[in-house]
Order: sequence, then C-alpha cells, then structure tokens
Amino acid sequence: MSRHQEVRNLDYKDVLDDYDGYSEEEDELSPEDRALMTQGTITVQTALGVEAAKVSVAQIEESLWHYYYDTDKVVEYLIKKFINPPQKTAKPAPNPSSKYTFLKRIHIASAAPRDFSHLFKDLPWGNIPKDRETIFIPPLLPRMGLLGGSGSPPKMSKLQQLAAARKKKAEERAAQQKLEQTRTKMTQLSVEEQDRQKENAPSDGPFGKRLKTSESTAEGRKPLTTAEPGRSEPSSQSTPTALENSQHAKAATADSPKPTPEKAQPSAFAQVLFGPPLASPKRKLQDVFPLTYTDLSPSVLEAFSRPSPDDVVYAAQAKAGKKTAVTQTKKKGASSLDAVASDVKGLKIEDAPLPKSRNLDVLSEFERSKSKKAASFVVVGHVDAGKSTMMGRLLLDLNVVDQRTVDKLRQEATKIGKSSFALAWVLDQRTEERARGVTIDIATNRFETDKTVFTILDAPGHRDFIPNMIAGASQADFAILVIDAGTGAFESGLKGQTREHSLLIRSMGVSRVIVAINKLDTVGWSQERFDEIKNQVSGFLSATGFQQKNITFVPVSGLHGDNLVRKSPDPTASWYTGPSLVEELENSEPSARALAKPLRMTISEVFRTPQSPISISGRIDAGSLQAGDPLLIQPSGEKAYLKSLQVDEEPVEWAVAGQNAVLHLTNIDQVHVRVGDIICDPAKPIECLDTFTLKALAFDFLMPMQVDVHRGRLHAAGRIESMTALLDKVTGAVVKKKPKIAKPATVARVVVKLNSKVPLEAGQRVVLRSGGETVAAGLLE
Ligand SMILES: Nc1nc2c(ncn2[C@@H]2O[C@H](COP(=O)(O)OP(=O)(O)OP(=O)(O)O)[C@@H](O)[C@H]2O)c(=O)[nH]1
Repeated sequence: MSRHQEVRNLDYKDVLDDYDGYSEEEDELSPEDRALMTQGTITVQTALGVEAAKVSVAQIEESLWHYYYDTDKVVEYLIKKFINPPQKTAKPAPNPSSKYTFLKRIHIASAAPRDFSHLFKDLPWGNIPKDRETIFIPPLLPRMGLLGGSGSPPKMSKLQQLAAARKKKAEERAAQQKLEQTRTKMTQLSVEEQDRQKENAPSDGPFGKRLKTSESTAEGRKPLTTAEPGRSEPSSQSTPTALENSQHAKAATADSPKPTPEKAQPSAFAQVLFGPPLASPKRKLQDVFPLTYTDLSPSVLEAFSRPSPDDVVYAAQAKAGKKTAVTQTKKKGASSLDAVASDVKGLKIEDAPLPKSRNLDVLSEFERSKSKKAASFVVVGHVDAGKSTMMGRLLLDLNVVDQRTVDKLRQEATKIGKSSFALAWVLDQRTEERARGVTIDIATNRFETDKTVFTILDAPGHRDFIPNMIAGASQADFAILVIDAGTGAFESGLKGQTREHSLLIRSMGVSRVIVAINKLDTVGWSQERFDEIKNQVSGFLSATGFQQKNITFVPVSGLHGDNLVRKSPDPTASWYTGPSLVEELENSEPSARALAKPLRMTISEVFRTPQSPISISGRIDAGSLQAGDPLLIQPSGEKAYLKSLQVDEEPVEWAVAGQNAVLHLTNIDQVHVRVGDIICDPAKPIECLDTFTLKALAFDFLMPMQVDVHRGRLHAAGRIESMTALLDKVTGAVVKKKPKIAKPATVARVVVKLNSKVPLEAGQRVVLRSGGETVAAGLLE
C-alpha cells in the first residue's frame, strides 16, 4: 500500500477517539465553577429579560464557560448570536449538546500526538540534517481563541448602537463638566495665577514664578506675613483676606510706591533647598540651586534668631497681665506633676519575697530520718527483649497499677493490632511509642517494697535512642539487663544492644547488674537454654568489668509475671528456686551516696506546676539541698531560689544525693533553665569547660575525629583534638605516648575540645559517640 493510500485509509475518527482521553466524568464542573455558572446564568437571564426565552440554558452556560463567566460579554454574544443575529452570519453556534467543548478540546490537544513520520520517511524533504531541524517548543496550553472572537469588535444592534452612543455622549459631558470645575477651583486657589494675569508678565519658568512670591530687602528676608498658600483652605473667602493682610503689611515696609503684588510664599523646605526668594524674577542659576553646605541660606542662619510664634504669643499674654495666671497655672501644673512624681517614686514594686531557708543541717536530718532506702535502676537490653512489658507487669503485680487500667490499655492496644504491648504501654505512654511499639525515651515510674523506694528508668532498646539510654544509665544505682531467651533472639541481641548496653552501663559507673533472662515461656522454660545464656552473658559481663559477685541471673516471663514478684506457677519452671526479681532488687545495695560533696543535680525535665512556672526534676548526683536555698544553674550562670521541693511526690523540706527530686524554682527566667543543665551551690559552682582530658575506653577506633559528648541528658558537639597516650587497662600506666590511633578495647588518654562551654568536672563519666555509634566512654581527669 502506498503512503498516500495509507493516509487516505486512515480512520481519523478512530484515531481521535483513541486520543480523546475525554470522559463524561471530566465533564463535571467543580463546585466553585458550578456556583459561578448558576449565578452567571441568572444574571444573563435577568439582563436579557423577555429575550431570555430565545436562548437555552445550555447556550448560556456554554457562553459563560467560553467567556470565563463575563456576563456582559455573554449577553452581548447571545444577543448577537441568537436574539438579534446579523443576516449574513453563518458561524455555527456552540453545540449545546456538547457541554464545555472547551474542556474537551484541551483534552484532545493535550493528548499525545500520534507519530505519522513513517508515512513520509522516503521523501527527500523529510531527510533534513539534524542540525538544521527546527526545534519546536509546544505551547504550554493549546492555542484557542474565545468563542466568536475574530478580533474585530462585535457588530451591534441598532438599539445597542444607540445606547452606546448615548452612553458615550453622557460620559464626555461629565468629563467636560469635571474639567471645568477643576479649572475654576484651580483659578480660585492660585494666587500666582491672579497676579500673573494682573501683571500680564511672562512666566520665568517654574522657579521664577515661585520666587516672586516673597520680597527681599536690604536687611534680608522679610518675615512671612501671609499664610502659606498651599496650606490655605481652597475657599473663595480666604484668598482676599490673605491678600488684604499681605498688601497691608507690604505697604508699611516697601519703598516702592507701586504696591507689590502678593505672591505665594515659598515653603520653609523650599527655602532651605533653594535659598531666599529674590526680588528679581531673573535669578542666576547658581542661586536657584545653591549647595546647602557651601552657601547656607540666610533663612537657615536666621531660622532661630527671632522669637518663635509661641514666644510672641506668650510675650503678648504676659503683657496683657496674664503672665501671673500662666505662671500660676504652670506652677499648679508643676506642683501636681511633682506630687504625682513623688507618689510614683513612693510606689515601690517589690519583688516576690525570696523564700527563706530554715538552715537545717540536712545531713543530720537525713541520718535521723527513718525514710526508706532510695534506689534507681535502669532497665536495659536489646530492642523488644521485653523490658517495658516486664516493668508493666511488675507494677501490676505490685498493685501500683490496677487491672482495670491494664484492661483498658489492652483494649486500646488491640484496636491498633498491638494487644501484646498492653503491659508495655503502662510505661510507654507517648503516642509515637505506642504506635511504633518501641520505647523512645526513658520512662520513669516508682514502686515501694518494705525496705526500699525504687525508681524505674525504663530505657529504649533501639540503637537510635542510645543517647536516651545513656541518660537513664547515668541516673541509676544498678541495672536490670533483659535478655530475650527466644531461639535466635538472644544471639542477635548479643550482637546488638545487649553488648553495647552492658558496656555503656559499666562505663557510666553502674557496677551491679541483674540479668533477667526473659520470655522463657517461649522455650518451654528450658533450664538448658537458661544455663547456656547465663554462661555466655556472664563471660562477657566479666570482660566488660563487672565483678561476678555483682551479677545475678533470674529466669522470668515478663508477660506472665513469672518470677517477677511471685514464683512461677508453671511446673516446667520448678527447677528455679532462687529469688524473684523483686527480691534481687531488694538485695541490691544502692551505690554509695556523695552526701558530703558539693551539690550537683542534672536536670532531666523542665515543666510547669501549680507550685511554680519553672519546676525541674532529676536525680541529685551529689550533696544536698533544702527549701529556700539559692541555686546556680550552669552553664547559664543564673541564680535561682528553691521555693519548695518534692521527693517521691511528697512535699519535703530537703533532699540528698541519690534521691529523685522535683524542685520548684523562683526568681529565674525559663530561658536559663534547660534539660541537661546542672544545678549547683553558688558557693561551690561547677566549672564550664570547653576542653578536657578523658581516660577513655575505646569501643571503636579512636583518632582525632568529630565526636558528641554525652553525660546524662547533656549532649555537646566537639572533637578529639589529640591523643596523648595509650594506657595500661589495669594499672593505668602509659604504654605509648602520642599514639596516632587507639584500637577497640584499649584505653587512651584523649583531649576533647567542645564547640561550647558546658558544665563538666573531674571524676564525671562521659560517653563519646560518632556517626550514631558509641566509640568510647570514660572518666574526666
Ligand atoms: N511470650 C512472651 N512475650 C513477651 C514477653 N515479654 C515481652 N514479650 C513481648 O515482646 C514484645 C516486645 O516487648 P516490649 O516490652 O515492648 O519490649 P522492649 O524491650 O520494652 O522494647 P523496646 O523498649 O522498644 O526496646 C511484646 O510483643 C511483648 O508482648 C514474655 O515474657 N513472653
């Protein structure tokens, strides 16, 4: 088949149908368009009146669509097209049956064009070299004119033509009247114009005109006697009065027998710019544009040499005998002002009274008190080892939370398909934690046994939240390391956060650890599995620096509560006869308290309470405090006062190291109090450092590198500036000076430089992280 035949045989209808892409659904108007369409139709029908019957609603709508709801144009178009069509017009009307063809056309035009190039491929003019080919950039939108738009104005009916002519005439007349009015007003306003007409003198240009408006004498410029024309009311009365006054004044001073015609006065601003007005209209150019800094005009020089109008008035009043009255009034006013001033002075805005300290001997009070021991423990372990569930269950079994609460949580958890996390939700209270099923930040809770008040610090297991875990570990006396005994879970945990958490808690100074081997229900309470895990964990904990006597193991099922508070009722678990987890906790002695040391408390949270707009919570690391104490907040260096405090949610008079306290502060702005800051005694403040030396245990390769320093809630960016020595792990003796690198598991002395000063001091433990990994932990020297 020849190319021509091919072209001839093409079914264009099919081709276009293929590429139409138009569907009835797309014919629908948006709600806004629909509203505009309805409104437009009503307007057009009203405008057409009885003639509206001659056009269908569809035609009106179609026209509205094409004219973008311009009802005037639509009316014009409809009159022209349907109501009063010109005889010869043969243009087809928009097809009312096809609604919004405009929209259709867009679709057709925007559809991908079919490639017909193969039809012409053997034509010589089809083989244009590439470099000579025209680059066709298609328009963004299809080019289409408006309906009926030929460019020429639409033809009008006789009626329309008449109406238009009448309208035009009326407009012209109105414009003419307006012009006349303005001209009259301008004539009334312009003094210059009158003068000019009187004198019949030619104008000297714009400046010349203005300069004629005031007189110069030998003594200099005369004071202005008339109001500035520009400021006078444009009333016919004001002008003659001004003229009279002016002429009267001039008659008294002018030498010329001829009365000088009144002229508009230049404004003060104009005089500053252009100098004094001259008698002669012919001014030299340099006078017209004097440079103010080379030739100060006399008006400027004289500006303050005469009494001001106010002074003149006062002088006149004084002459008229009112001076005393004015002075009296002034005096009266002054005396009442003085009285008010002295009253205001007398008013003293007292600051809120500072809280008073009872100056108790807190340490002896603590000795005498029969309060229970306070201990904090951090719960650590690999993600999903069951830490939160275990703590939730513990709180349920100890009646800290009731069954109803747990049932409610279970219902809520079931709704989002996480029913197994109901117990974990007792601690994981954030929406994000609940939605993701992971702990994100340290969750604290509290429970009491006969002897001890325990604070739980439930740490996140996920590696992304290690900094929060570090914050928890820094507040803990001891730790519960939770291990998932499930097949494969223990092994993967050992490679993951089980090992990292163990290293970190040890680095943060925690020396006692209870290993809860969890989820034993999933392995049928296999003693074998328990022993296997016990052996492996015991080995690496010893290697990490924990003493064997400080490590204990408890087989548990956190979900079912086995061996947490009560012994497991499961017969398959009968092989374990040791203490429960709570008993192990009670057996754990909290680490020694630095009671006699200067006060140090790291802020864990800042919040608002009924007692104070700035309340903070945290664990007292060292020293003691009591209500009324002045406190220093570092690094801000701002002083606050301790209004009142709470320990274990009870209001108390004092608190000591090891206790978790809530302090209600006063006399401080909130901007100076941030999480991670340190509260200390103003008399024995902690220093703020930006460089320190650290005895660091390397978890990874160490070298001069960027690091983040973590101490509790404090995170500071910095870098390892230099490495001064490699140390012996046991003796601490220098093994190598100025090493280039420190391998994992070695101890190095490194100098860290921070980007900003933070409160740090010798003896504190910090963790170094880099690129989201813990690279070292150590002790500040
Ligand atoms: N079978 C069984 N499942 C448990 C046990 N303890 C916890 N789980 C389940 O383990 C899953 C994870 O529990 P979580 O308490 O959220 O674990 P986690 O260690 O707190 O998790 P992160 O805090 O996010 O690291 C949940 O589905 C629990 O129901 C247990 O003793 N036995």
